[in-house]
Amino acid sequence: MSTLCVSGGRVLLPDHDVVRADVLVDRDEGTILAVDEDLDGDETLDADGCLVLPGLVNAHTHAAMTLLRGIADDKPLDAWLQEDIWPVEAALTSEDVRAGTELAAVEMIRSGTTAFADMYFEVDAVVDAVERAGLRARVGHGVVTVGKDDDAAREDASESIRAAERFDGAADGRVSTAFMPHSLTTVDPDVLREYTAEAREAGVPVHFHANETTDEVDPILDEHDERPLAWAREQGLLEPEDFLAHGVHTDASEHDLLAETGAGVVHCPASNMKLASGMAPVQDMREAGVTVALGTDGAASNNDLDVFDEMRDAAMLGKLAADDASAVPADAVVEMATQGGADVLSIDSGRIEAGANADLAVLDLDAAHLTPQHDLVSHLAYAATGSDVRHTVCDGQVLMRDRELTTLDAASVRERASEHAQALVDRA
Ligand SMILES: N[C@@H](CCSC[C@H]1O[C@@H](n2cnc3c(=O)[nH]cnc32)[C@H](O)[C@@H]1O)C(=O)O
Ligand SMILES: [Zn+2]
Repeated sequence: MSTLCVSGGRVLLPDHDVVRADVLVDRDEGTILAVDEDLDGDETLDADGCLVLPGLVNAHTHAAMTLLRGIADDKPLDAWLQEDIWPVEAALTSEDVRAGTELAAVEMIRSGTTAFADMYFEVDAVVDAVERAGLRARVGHGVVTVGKDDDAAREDASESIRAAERFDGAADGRVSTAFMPHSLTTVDPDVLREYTAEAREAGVPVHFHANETTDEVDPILDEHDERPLAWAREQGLLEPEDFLAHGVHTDASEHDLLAETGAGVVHCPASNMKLASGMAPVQDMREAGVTVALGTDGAASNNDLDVFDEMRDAAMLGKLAADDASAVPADAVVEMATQGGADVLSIDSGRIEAGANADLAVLDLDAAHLTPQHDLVSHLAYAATGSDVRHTVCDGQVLMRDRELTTLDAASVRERASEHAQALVDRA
């Protein structure tokens, strides 16, 4: 067995106590062996003056949209997608997706994110990028049937099932998959129902956008006279491992349904604010027992992939939404970015404990904005930023050591992404 010892730091435990301890990792198995004082490993990662926390989980993104960062801002969802984003995405090639996903991987590793959920296309290129980067991901092909005839709609949905079957377990098990219908209003209901049944047969969960704007809720209310998530349940969605992005416009009956079924919600506060989609009732969801995770959504509606920003945004927006400064406290957003995200992705990460996946971020506390240190959970939620991360470990492998990436060449990834982004805009 070959071991790695993250030594000399303070460690964020699952109950959010912070203790001085070393973390010993089995590099072959990619798991945590022990959390204790005075441990030794074959290799050491210095965490002196640092906080060791679980690698953060970005539970909803479209990674390759890094190429579209800054292309169209300051518009509502519908117009933004239809006028700006979808026309450019129609010109995306597999090589673009590879370049954009690698750029996303650099950004995520640098900001301490070790696992993410990705809904996009050219899934083979996404999986290649995840494999090379050393990250963990649940990936899938997003299905949109708006404007397509029945054959093309079914082909798109079949592609999503095929990709989910083909790549589940790839990259030594770091990649898992899902069937990914884009949303309840952008996929034809028959296609949604039939291919969700196929996903069940294939044994993969379903990930989709839901209740993001009132424009998505109202048509379902009008047509079916029921809430979108009740309707979704009737179509076969909301099994325990399923997870939806947003859930901004949800009511108490939908929170109960989510809690009952065990399906998760990925809250994307920055995207919701930027597109003025609304304020998700996160405090109500948590009180109802819903599993809530955090996501950045794509870089074009955020405009970065830093989950530290998302924690702060979630805490701030949660208070505004509840009109209560005690709502969505620091502790809650840290939980959402770690254990909540791991639960939603159905991975055994998000906690520093023997037996769990060795997915870690080591945060350098030697900074003016992290001084003094009364409460490190407060700092994670409100004061820290992705660039404070010094080392990143995923599956027992060091992906960043002293702010130097080990798996990807950050400079050439950035250069390639810039070239692909420019060529894409010229073409589209
Ligand atoms: N096969 C589909 C691709 C769908 S991928 C998922 C889609 O979600 C889009 N997207 C990004 N952010 C959001 C959001 O906040 N809400 C809804 N869709 C989004 C993204 O641009 C991408 O087109 C097609 O041929 O168009
Ligand atoms: Zn999205």
